[in-house]
Amino acid sequence: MLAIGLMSGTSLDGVDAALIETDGEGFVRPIAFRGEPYSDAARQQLAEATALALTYDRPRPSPEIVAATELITRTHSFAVHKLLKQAEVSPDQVGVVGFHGQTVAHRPDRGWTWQIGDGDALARALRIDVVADLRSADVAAGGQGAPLLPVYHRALAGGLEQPVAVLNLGGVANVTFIDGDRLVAFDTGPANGLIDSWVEAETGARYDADGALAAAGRVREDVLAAMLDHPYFDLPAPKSLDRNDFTIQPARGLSAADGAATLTAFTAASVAAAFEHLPARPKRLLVAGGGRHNPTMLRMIASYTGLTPEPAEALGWNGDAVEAEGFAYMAVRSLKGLPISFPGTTGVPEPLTGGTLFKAGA
Ligand SMILES: Nc1ncnc2c1ncn2[C@@H]1O[C@H](COP(=O)(O)OP(=O)(O)OP(=O)(O)O)[C@@H](O)[C@H]1O
Ligand SMILES: CC(=O)N[C@H]1[C@@H]2OC[C@@H](O2)[C@@H](O)[C@@H]1O[C@H](C)C(=O)O
Repeated sequence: MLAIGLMSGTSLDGVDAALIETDGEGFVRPIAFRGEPYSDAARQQLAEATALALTYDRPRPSPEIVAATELITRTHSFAVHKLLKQAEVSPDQVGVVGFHGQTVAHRPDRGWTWQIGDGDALARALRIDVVADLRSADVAAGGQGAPLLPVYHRALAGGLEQPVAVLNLGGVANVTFIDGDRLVAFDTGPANGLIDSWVEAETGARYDADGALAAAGRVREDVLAAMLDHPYFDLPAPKSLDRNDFTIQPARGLSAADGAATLTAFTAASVAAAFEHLPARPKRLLVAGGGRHNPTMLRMIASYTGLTPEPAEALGWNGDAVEAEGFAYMAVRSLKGLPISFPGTTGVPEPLTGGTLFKAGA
């Protein structure tokens, strides 16, 4: 079946849209991908909605959240139109859209995780069935609701010599350990989220392009040690994070370059700490997500883990597309009633399917 996956990640950089052909099991063929960046105004609006949502004790449709939800639905609809045009595919050829939405707050400890986006409106606008709300069933069953990508990582990495690890370096980082059918996965800590916030505050740039600022700085070991002295890193898996569980506060007062270096080292050291919680040392470490474009981050990950991070492209994958492809794959699994989360990935008691189906209608 042809399926589209849509992801708007914690970096708030834009909508990723991927078209794949898949059976939701062992067969996956990526066909097309595009990233549709948000305007500065849209990014600002989403950042404000996210900050507001974090203050709520449970999801509720305040006017700001309703407006942000409309923005998400509209931008995702636009991204699908562009993707279909690029791929020269018509909507009636596509079986399903997997719509992640935008996480505005992630509170599995309180029994909820919140991704905004209107699946029903998107299905009607696109005239394609949509599977949305992919995390809630897992949280309702006692899971973390994240990470969900491991099931797709397993499909991609199935043929490789095992065990193998896949590291996703987005706003937050998550790792998947694959050894045959065995999956162990969790969020390792921040990836680019803190660095982006730091660089924006210090220089006005959106991110540390190619890790140049971090490369020019010195890692402040005292600050790094203080940041690593956090109970999250000792917790056994499963575990997951909200983008705002860590802040740049400990780096305040450092020069722009030293702060960038120290926060980049924090990402790398927290990835290394995560490896302590894996069942075995993986033979390969494959890296997807925006952080793989940052050579300083990759160099530090190599130094802290002793493994050589290989960009997803080493296997012919598109490392920018893996997340969106993964949600297309999960949507197909959802239609088939197949599990998308597992005891080893989210801590859910039994393998569980997820997502809510919104029919395109007549
Ligand atoms: N050339 C580059 N140099 C350094 N960093 C980069 C580069 N390109 C992208 N990035 C980083 O990657 C980030 C985006 O990564 P990605 O799109 O994987 O995150 P996301 O999907 O929003 O997050 P998450 O996976 O947590 O949901 C940017 O915010 C930036 O920090
Ligand atoms: C709640 C939420 O949206 N979490 C994201 C976030 O971004 C990375 C990490 O934290 C991961 O747990 C998850 O996304 C990926 C796509 C996942 O579910 O696998």
